[in-house]
Amino acid sequence: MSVMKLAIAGAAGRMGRTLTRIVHETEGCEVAGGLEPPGSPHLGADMGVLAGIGEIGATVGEDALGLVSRIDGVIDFTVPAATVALAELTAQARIVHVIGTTGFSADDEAKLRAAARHATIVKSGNMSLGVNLLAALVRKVAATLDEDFDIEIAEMHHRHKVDAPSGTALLLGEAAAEGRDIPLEAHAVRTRDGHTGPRPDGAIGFATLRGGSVVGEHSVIFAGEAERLELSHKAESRDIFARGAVKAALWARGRKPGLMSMADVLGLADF
Ligand SMILES: NC(=O)C1=CN([C@@H]2O[C@H](COP(=O)(O)OP(=O)(O)OC[C@H]3O[C@@H](n4cnc5c(N)ncnc54)[C@H](OP(=O)(O)O)[C@@H]3O)[C@@H](O)[C@H]2O)C=CC1
Ligand SMILES: O=C(O)C1=N[C@H](C(=O)O)C[C@H](O)C1
Repeated sequence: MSVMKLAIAGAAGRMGRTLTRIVHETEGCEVAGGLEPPGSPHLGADMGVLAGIGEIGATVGEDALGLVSRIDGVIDFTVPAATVALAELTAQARIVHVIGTTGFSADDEAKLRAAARHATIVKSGNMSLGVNLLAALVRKVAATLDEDFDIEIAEMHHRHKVDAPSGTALLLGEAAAEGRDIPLEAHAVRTRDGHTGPRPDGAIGFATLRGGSVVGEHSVIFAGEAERLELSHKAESRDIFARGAVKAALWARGRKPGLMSMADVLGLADF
């Protein structure tokens, strides 16, 4: 098969720069161009220079429509509004769209599901192998322990992160809720402040920490009477997310349109 031409949306961002380097060094794919919003100071820049690997001859642009017509797929770690707009274009072009962006509203999620009728979308709040394995373990533990064990999810990220709880925390919350066979929306306690009253039975709680340069840390705590089980993942580099996203793009190539997850890519859906 020919080399997969991949564009990177959010090419000048923390993940975008990491993705340029990982795509460039991965066999079977190449960096075909990048996207940043109109007015970005990075428009026209060589993506390799931004990524710290020297010139690669692929540049950052703002013309998403023109770009999708000449690529096989796009890897997108941007902001929800940009991802939803780009999904309309990847649907029109019927190409692969790997979505790492987090912080979507319910309305955004519905639009992405609609786009997935024509685009081949792989979307996950965390593209790393470790977190997706952790989610599978959380589902099993939540199914095994009854409601006497309270579930709390704690996360810490760098000071620049703009959404909370993190996409990963929500993914882990979904896994816990699936294990308990309950809807997460009805049981999630996303913030606590003031006189909250006692913890509701069956709640899945979230705690958010932000500071410094932390790449991403998550713990799922099962707290029972006189014993506590904690399952944790610590990301030490953004490379793990970028490698997962590239794996997803290569996996999705040639597949039918639909909305898939990293668990599908990694074969963990029935774990
Ligand atoms: N699923 C996963 O495994 C992971 C997900 N993430 C998620 O990825 C997203 C990005 O994270 P991070 O790289 O740290 O954030 P950054 O802010 O560093 O990067 C986002 C980039 O997207 C750009 N952007 C904004 N709007 C558009 C647009 N319309 N078109 C093209 N580019 C646009 C921004 O430009 P500007 O700054 O000029 O607005 C910025 O360069 C977040 O939602 C984060 O939670 C992060 C790591 C792993
Ligand atoms: O914004 C980040 O940095 C990260 N975002 C993702 C999330 O919201 O969970 C994944 C990772 O933890 C890093």
